[in-house]
Amino acid sequence: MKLALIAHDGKKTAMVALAAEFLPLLQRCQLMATGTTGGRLQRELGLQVECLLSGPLGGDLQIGARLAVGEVDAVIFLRDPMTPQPHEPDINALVRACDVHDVPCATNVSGARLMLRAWSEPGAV
Ligand SMILES: O=C(CO)COP(=O)(O)O
Repeated sequence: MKLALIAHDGKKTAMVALAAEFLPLLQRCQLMATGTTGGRLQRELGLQVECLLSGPLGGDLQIGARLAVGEVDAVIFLRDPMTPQPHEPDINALVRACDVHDVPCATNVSGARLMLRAWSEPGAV
């Protein structure tokens, strides 16, 4: 399972907590993340994560490009709906790419939990 993990600053602690909750599953996945999110997951949970560029510097677009060629199976993107982002067009492009290519994309913790629980079933990943 190739999983992309992305969180805006206001959601990074929630992302780390979510990843801790599903640690055994995530340890079996091939993980990629935008730079700062990935750094926290590596440092705080010891996960192996391929860190791409930070979101505002093009990380969302890198994940979108990989997704478009079949290199991403699912995305967890914890967006902060209360804070304007300078790279809003990149964020929209990534979510659009998920819809274009029918790649599952959870944009909040509850949706992400449903996704990760389904993949925690024996034989799912
Ligand atoms: O801005 C982001 C996603 O749009 C996240 O990027 P970072 O993980 O580098 O903070």
